[in-house]
Amino acid sequence: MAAPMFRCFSRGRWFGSPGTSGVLFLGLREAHSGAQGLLAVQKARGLFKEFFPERGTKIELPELFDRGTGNFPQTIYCGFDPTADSLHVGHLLALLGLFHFQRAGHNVIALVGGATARLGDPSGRTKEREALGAERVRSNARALRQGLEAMGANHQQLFADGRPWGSFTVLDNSAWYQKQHLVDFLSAVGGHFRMGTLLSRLSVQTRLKSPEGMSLAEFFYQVLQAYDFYYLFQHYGCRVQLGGSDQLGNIMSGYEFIHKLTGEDVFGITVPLITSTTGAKLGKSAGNAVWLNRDKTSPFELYQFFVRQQDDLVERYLKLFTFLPLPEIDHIMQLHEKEPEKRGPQKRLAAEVTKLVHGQEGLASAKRCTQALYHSSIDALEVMSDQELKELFKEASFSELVLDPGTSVLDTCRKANAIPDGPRGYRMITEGGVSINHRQVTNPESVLVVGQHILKNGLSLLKIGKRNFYIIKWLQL
Ligand SMILES: Nc1ncnc2c1ncn2[C@@H]1O[C@H](COP(=O)(O)OP(=O)(O)OP(=O)(O)O)[C@@H](O)[C@H]1O
Ligand SMILES: N[C@@H](Cc1ccc(O)cc1)C(=O)O
Repeated sequence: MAAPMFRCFSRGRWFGSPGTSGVLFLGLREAHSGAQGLLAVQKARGLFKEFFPERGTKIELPELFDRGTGNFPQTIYCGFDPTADSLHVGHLLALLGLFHFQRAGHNVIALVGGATARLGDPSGRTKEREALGAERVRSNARALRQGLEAMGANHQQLFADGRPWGSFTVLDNSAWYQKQHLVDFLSAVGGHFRMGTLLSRLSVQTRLKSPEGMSLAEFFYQVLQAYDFYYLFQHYGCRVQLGGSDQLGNIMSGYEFIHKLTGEDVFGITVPLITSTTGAKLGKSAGNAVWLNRDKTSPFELYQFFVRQQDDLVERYLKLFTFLPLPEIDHIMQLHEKEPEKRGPQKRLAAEVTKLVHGQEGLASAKRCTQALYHSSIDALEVMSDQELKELFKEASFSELVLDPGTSVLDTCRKANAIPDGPRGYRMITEGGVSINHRQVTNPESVLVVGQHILKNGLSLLKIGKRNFYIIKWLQL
């Protein structure tokens, strides 16, 4: 096997790096002068971070995606382990990477790791993952598959404008491991891996040095991921694996395995890791995941997550998380400089992502909830579905109350536990701190009126101060 070159290129300089080897850091355009198109564009957007290996023995990475070279179309894959019952915003970036290839006419595969999730990837982790039972992994895998297929369909239906794109396929690696006999697998595959190389991976080194060490199952993980790449290469002609930058070691194992067995060139591309404001990787392990499954994070919450992004991040996120062309993003940012209070880029970012993840109806729902909660829209509140109301209730506290004759504003606030007992609570109303259905109520003794304080759908929205919302559902109206 010809060894890949183990150097890093950045802004025209080479860096040798002992732990990671042979990685080309976004210097692709310079390194392959004249390389244009998809990789250069995604490099400019900041979506593609590292490329591995720097050079193939027979073919160079940029040539793979060139319509003129006879290599067209390619197949590219990215794996997602079902260690939870939903994808999260961090995964979205890798998925967007796949979608960009699909838009350029290539075929893409989103691989659910129904088998790999049972072992748990040690990459980027200081502790072993909690072991998941077979049934839990199966049901998580079903949920992930549904989420991926729904996003693939939204992408095709809402963003394609009738353009012919490559295919989007969802597979599960349990399909090929289910049929594998352990001894056959070890004897056929195990002999091609060298212990020294496997042990040298950063993920392995980190875990071996940790107090609890590393289990054989975790250690074996990279072999399965390498075999997946080989399987997809053999059966689907897949030459490129995409993943977060924590996946580089596993991708290298795949490269080495395939190259050794077939002499063919395959490649890895990584996307940057999305972090929270504290610098922690956004995801389930850090406990800060923003989920893509509606039951866990509603379209409204997802929308608000992006609306809340700070000015210094929003341009980067527009480039990473949307398909908007760069000149359009520049234009949006220019308008923003003139009217920053409108939060135009944040709203556009939120709308584009919500549409991709939850479809047109999810976006409409996110906007309705935003209108109802933050923009005093009674019309929006009155037409909300039960599901939307439940999603809103996650943001606001919810009470079901019986409407006794003569129920006053004060009674309502007290029963909903929205104001303190005694004169302080009373004063909060008289001093103008309370509104019902977005209208200020200053008389604590006023009796509730249906149609004004109580909406057609039997709801009242109580607001205390600027941000504390209480939703009341009146029973026996
Ligand atoms: N915050 C993130 N930013 C960019 N890519 C991410 C992020 N989180 C996960 N990914 C990528 O998504 C793919 C699937 O990851 P996986 O399902 O294993 O999640 P994970 O890395 O285990 O997340 P977690 O650490 O939250 O458990 C990988 O390529 C991974 O690198
Ligand atoms: N190891 C990846 C998921 C994955 C699973 C199987 C693969 O073949 C590829 C990627 C992760 O944990 O993020």
